[in-house]
Amino acid sequence: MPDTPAPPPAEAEIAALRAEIDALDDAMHDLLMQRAAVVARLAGSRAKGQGSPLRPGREAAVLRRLLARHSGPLARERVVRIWREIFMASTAIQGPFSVAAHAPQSAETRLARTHFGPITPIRVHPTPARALAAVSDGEASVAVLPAPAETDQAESAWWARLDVPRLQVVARLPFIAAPSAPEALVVAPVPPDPSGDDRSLLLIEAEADAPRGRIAQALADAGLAAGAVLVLRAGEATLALAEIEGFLRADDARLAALPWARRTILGAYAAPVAGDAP
Ligand SMILES: C=C(O[C@@H]1C=C(C(=O)O)C=C[C@H]1O)C(=O)O
Repeated sequence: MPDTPAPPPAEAEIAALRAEIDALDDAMHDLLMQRAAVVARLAGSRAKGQGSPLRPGREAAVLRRLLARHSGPLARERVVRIWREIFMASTAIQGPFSVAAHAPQSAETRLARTHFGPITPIRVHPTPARALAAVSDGEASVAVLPAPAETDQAESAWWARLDVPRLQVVARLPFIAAPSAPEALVVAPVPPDPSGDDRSLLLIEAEADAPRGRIAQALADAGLAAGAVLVLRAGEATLALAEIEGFLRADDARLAALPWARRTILGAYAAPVAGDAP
């Protein structure tokens, strides 16, 4: 029998660790196949009804639960990346999915790509109205649009004209908080689903000269905790867009306490989660 020299210790160690990784890959693949089969059962049961299979609130709740139990060398951002792809894979099992984006800063396309994954078709439209029309016409599943900003003019303020409740804001990107980075909103032809820690967008039509301070005070007096309040002077009216803590519903008694009758909930989204400490 020819002598087969023993592999050097370093190579033996690598081979042993890779064998462990191979076994884990098999176990993970088995679980992914099992998960996909459960998703197929969910789709087959038709319990979710017609329309978009996407449930951004449920996705956020799953990610928050996993991040709360997370430990070890795998970065939180990477956990989110891996699960984003799993969510999109299970969405694809339930039906076709595509995105209509309007991306004046191109950041919106990057945010959409990061959130909805590299395989999801994303078409960029020249105006917010065209992106929203693509969703209304059933050409796209969701629209990704620039988040409302204080600098918005009447023309760029797509949120002031959103066809609610047919179209609603269902998510805010990015889900991992990135201070002072551009943000985008996701609009879908379905209502948002609560994630357990949400913020809602409330549009108020006030009188032409309504001061911002009075609007903020009225919200506080009604018991609505508002973050930023954007104000758009639009001819005879002042449009105020407030981000309200919590998942606001149309029958919320606090809304009735506001001094303005024209108020519209544009939708809601999961509060972002913290990323990895720098
Ligand atoms: C499986 C579902 O559909 C989609 C996929 C999800 C998942 O893979 O966990 C979660 C929410 C939905 O976006 C579901 O609604 O639970």
